[in-house]
Amino acid sequence: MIEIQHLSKRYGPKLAVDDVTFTVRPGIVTGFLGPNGAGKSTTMRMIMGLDRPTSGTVTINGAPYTSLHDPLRQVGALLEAKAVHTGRSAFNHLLALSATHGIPKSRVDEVIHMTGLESVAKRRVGGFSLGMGQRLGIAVALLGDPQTLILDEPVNGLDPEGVLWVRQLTRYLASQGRTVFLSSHLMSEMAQTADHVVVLGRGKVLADAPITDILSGASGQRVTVRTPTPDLLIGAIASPDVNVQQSPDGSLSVNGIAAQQIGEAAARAGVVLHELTPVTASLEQAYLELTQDEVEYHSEVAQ
Ligand SMILES: Nc1ncnc2c1ncn2[C@@H]1O[C@H](COP(=O)(O)OP(=O)(O)OP(=O)(O)O)[C@@H](O)[C@H]1O
Repeated sequence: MIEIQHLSKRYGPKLAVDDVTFTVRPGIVTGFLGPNGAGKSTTMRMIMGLDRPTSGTVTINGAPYTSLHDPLRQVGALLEAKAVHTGRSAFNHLLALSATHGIPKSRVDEVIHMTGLESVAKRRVGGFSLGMGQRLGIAVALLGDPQTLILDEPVNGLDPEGVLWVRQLTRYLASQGRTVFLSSHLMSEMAQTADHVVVLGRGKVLADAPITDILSGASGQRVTVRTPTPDLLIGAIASPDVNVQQSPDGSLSVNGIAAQQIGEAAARAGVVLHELTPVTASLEQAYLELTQDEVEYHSEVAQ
């Protein structure tokens, strides 16, 4: 369990993390989402005791990282791709880490196997691709068989097979009751991985909810309706809370009333319906709605 309370971090005039409070629970995958510059990495570095908070507290299983006994066995983290830039082989890098932390050599073989690095384990880490570097970073995070995993943009640089592998691995680790916290700036990546998401924008928590709640909260309630007599239907459902827009293809997009009530109103008015579909926002859309005012750098849109 990671508990973050009123956490802030200021870099000169820049408030990178602004009074952030949330809890990362065990047994589920928690996604940490936000546009570039939102403050995700800064928050993760503070969790790992690598940056000192300006104010607030962070604990892992009840204690700050720096006072954890045997931290590698309690928390595994991947914080920066290719942080390891060495002439050592992946195997020797893992072996050196295990030796200094009292971890048996057999665990090195295990994590090499888990991360699919067998064929390159004897190669110099300095020559690794971004994807191989990510796999090695994840191998390091897993080395101590930790209860808590913190992965900053773990699928960065991975091919589709690698992305799927991270998804399966993180879900498996969570199913074992571990605390799994991973960041991304892409909602689509989280859609099939995370159970719960914390969304950050300009250092502030914009949402902290199960992924299904984020979806249903987006765009209000919208229903697509097709009928040969749109005017009759609009009359039947008219109310100050209901907004209806007609698309060029003739379908109606209705906000502010549930599909069931539309169907009932149509039946009462004798209106024939050809389609009645509640529209769920895509995760990407939900995420954009949440963060649209909070991105640090907007792209220029060509007119
Ligand atoms: N060491 C630092 N000194 C000054 N400003 C910093 C420092 N580290 C981060 N920042 C600033 O703090 C803000 C948050 O950065 P952070 O890297 O935590 O965001 P992020 O959500 O991880 O984004 P990204 O996905 O781009 O890494 C940014 O505006 C960044 O420029």
